[in-house]
Amino acid sequence: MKRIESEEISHALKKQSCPAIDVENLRKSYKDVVAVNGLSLKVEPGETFGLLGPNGAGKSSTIRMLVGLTSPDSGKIKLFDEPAGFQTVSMKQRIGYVPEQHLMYRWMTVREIMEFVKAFYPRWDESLCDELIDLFDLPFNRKVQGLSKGMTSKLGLVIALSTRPEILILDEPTSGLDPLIRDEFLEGILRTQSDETRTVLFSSHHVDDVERLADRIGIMHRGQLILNEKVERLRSEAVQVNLVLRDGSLPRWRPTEVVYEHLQRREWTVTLFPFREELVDAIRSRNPVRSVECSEIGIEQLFKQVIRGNQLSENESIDHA
Ligand SMILES: Nc1ncnc2c1ncn2[C@@H]1O[C@H](COP(=O)(O)OP(=O)(O)OP(=O)(O)O)[C@@H](O)[C@H]1O
Repeated sequence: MKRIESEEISHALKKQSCPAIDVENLRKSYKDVVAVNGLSLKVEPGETFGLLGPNGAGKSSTIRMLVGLTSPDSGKIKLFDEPAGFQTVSMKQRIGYVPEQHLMYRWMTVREIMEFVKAFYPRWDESLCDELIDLFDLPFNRKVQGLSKGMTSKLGLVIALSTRPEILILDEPTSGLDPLIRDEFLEGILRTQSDETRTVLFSSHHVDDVERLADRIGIMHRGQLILNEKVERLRSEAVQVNLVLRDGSLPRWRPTEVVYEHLQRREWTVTLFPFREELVDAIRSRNPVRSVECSEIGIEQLFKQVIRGNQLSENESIDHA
């Protein structure tokens, strides 16, 4: 049986009582560009958190602050209840990071890279490493510079997973990979997730990848987290309501649950999250409505509409200013 170190016991106890990742009011600007604008976020131990957001939303900046590659202007980051940024070696050994652009010694072979990294990680899992190399069909004796983009991404994941991190952070890990390699990549993450209580935070533009892996999804826009919800709720409680208004009339009232709306002549479409039947009754009774039809929308559609809704309300507030 594996010997349990006292340090591991204290980590395990701490893990039960506090969020694995705890971010409070984080801000980061690059000169006059505000990349992260007051972001707060908690990820519970064992939870997989998917960060979605359009280009430039601030996902990579957030991740780079989480792993200590850049420092915030203000705000707090705690990993396992310890302040991040001044990470000790033992803290770094508990965190796996897969960046979008892999930085590896290109002259080393796959085998040499493994041997090199292994020396820094006492929890390195040799048999998991072999299993993943097999699963991904990675050529042990080929130099990193001779690997394709997909192979390099898979190698980055093998390294991160073999260190048996308690927190795994991935920045757009499947970007630029073909659908088959993306599937293999996700399979690699899922395979090691099922038997561990690992906390995972990853960013992506692929809504279906996020939906497949994540327990909870956060939508980022202009440096802020504008939605943070469990995947099941996003799947089941996002509803589009198509209404036809009476001739010559306009909408008069809408509930705060409207995340997006569109009006074209008499056709008024509203997206509600979270959905409740009573909201439709209220919309019907307080507006000049002729007919109503509801349909569930998927997470991809909700994501697009939440972003569009946010852009519209920002433009309106600029217009009214
Ligand atoms: N090193 C930097 N110097 C200057 N501006 C930066 C730097 N890094 C990021 N930015 C700016 O900060 C904003 C947020 O960028 P960030 O890369 O965090 O977003 P993202 O959501 O990861 O985008 P993408 O999905 O396109 O990768 C953008 O406007 C970007 O141009």
